[in-house]
Amino acid sequence: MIKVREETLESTLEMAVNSIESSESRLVSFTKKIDEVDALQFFEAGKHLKTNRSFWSSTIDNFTMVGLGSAYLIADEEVNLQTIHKKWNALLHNAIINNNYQTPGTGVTAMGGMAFDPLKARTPLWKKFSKSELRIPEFTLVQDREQAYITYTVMVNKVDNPSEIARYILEKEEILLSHADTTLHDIQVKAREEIQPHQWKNTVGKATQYISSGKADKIVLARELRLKLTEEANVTAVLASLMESQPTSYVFAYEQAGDCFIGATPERLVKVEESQLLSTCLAGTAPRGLNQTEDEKFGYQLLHDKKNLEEHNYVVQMIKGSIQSLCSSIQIPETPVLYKLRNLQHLYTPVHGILKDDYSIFNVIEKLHPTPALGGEPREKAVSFIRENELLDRGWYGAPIGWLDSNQNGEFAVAIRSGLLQGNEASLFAGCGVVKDSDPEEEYEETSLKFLPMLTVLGG
Ligand SMILES: C=C(O[C@H]1C=CC=C(C(=O)O)[C@@H]1O)C(=O)O
Ligand SMILES: [Mg+2]
Repeated sequence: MIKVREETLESTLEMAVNSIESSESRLVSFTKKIDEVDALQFFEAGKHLKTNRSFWSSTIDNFTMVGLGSAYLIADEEVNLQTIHKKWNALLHNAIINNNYQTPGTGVTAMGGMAFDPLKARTPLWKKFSKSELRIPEFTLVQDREQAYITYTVMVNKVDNPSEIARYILEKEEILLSHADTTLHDIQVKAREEIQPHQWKNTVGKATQYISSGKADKIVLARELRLKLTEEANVTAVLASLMESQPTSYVFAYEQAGDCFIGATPERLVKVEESQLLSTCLAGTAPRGLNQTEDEKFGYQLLHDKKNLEEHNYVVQMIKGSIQSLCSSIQIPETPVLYKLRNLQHLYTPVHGILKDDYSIFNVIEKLHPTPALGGEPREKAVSFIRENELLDRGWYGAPIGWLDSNQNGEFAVAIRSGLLQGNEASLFAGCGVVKDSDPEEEYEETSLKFLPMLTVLGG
């Protein structure tokens, strides 16, 4: 990676083009600080570029990232994180980076996600999504509390004209930073179809038998709710509603040729900021009460419920065991606390570690995905059970989604409480941890609650 300190975008591009010797191409990025902007407006204005957009917001940290277009794609029909990691490193090795800031999300940045299980056959539902993808946007906006930055990234080669490229970028920037008209549609759900509810409960029964016979300890099973909407949902409006209704979640969107995977997940998989590593154990669920007394009662019961504590503990033990070799120290509290969302509450245990020098966020994702909050325990047994018995193509649901940058920062969440928007239709996904004491009816109710965050913002 070549770090440069050129004054302007054009001089950076000029330097880059001049540095190219043969037929190779090089990634060039230029970061500048800008006045605070509304990230959702920027996302909406991105429609003018007629390319794929991506959105990430860690509402709790007041950190938002918007990616528009694609300067480079690392897409794979496998989810081999080592290969992706190598490609990312190779790309950065040759990149020319002009970035005077330390803020996470500046410099070369990628946003992406992957399929929950690359071995599960893909159905037409997810046909627009590859098994894994890291997209290096042409325009990346980062809003970190009150500070805003924009990074342009382009691939250049020897014959490119730096001033032409600079002109193109600055013209586009003007459009992106000018006020966009968001037409707020009042969409409604016209029809909904729960996909095979009866069979799903049978599969839960089958999983509990499998567990009782000692073949596994926990298996997470998910199901789908298919919606017809009165009109096509405006992604910006859906994001705005999610940010308002789920302020303690990660709000994300990833567009792919007209389809959009979108959600508000409370579950962090991993955050790396320099050598600091954070992860989250989130499993075990109860509804919110209608008033404070009832809410506290449900919370108290959840904290003392054997079945939910068991669901939770598998996640804690697995995360602890998985990151041990990657960290020089790990801190995990002994007992979970409650994590409250608008429609439900969870058992929550935070994980803090110091990542050893030789490891990056890729190594952590590789170790952690899928945790027993989405797969089960033991992992291989649970994932094969899901592959063979679940009535759903999970696609990117339940898998890591997030971003990383050229300064070893990044964050990935587990893509739950999510849905796939397809024109005026949508599929929502929700799952639950099945253990030996699981009751199919209760698990069914639990998944119904987990549809609510997405269902509500779609007018259902
Ligand atoms: C699989 C989902 O939730 C997981 C995360 C938190 C609590 C869970 C539970 O209590 O079953 C699930 O493991 C989902 O929301 O689709
Ligand atoms: Mg549960």
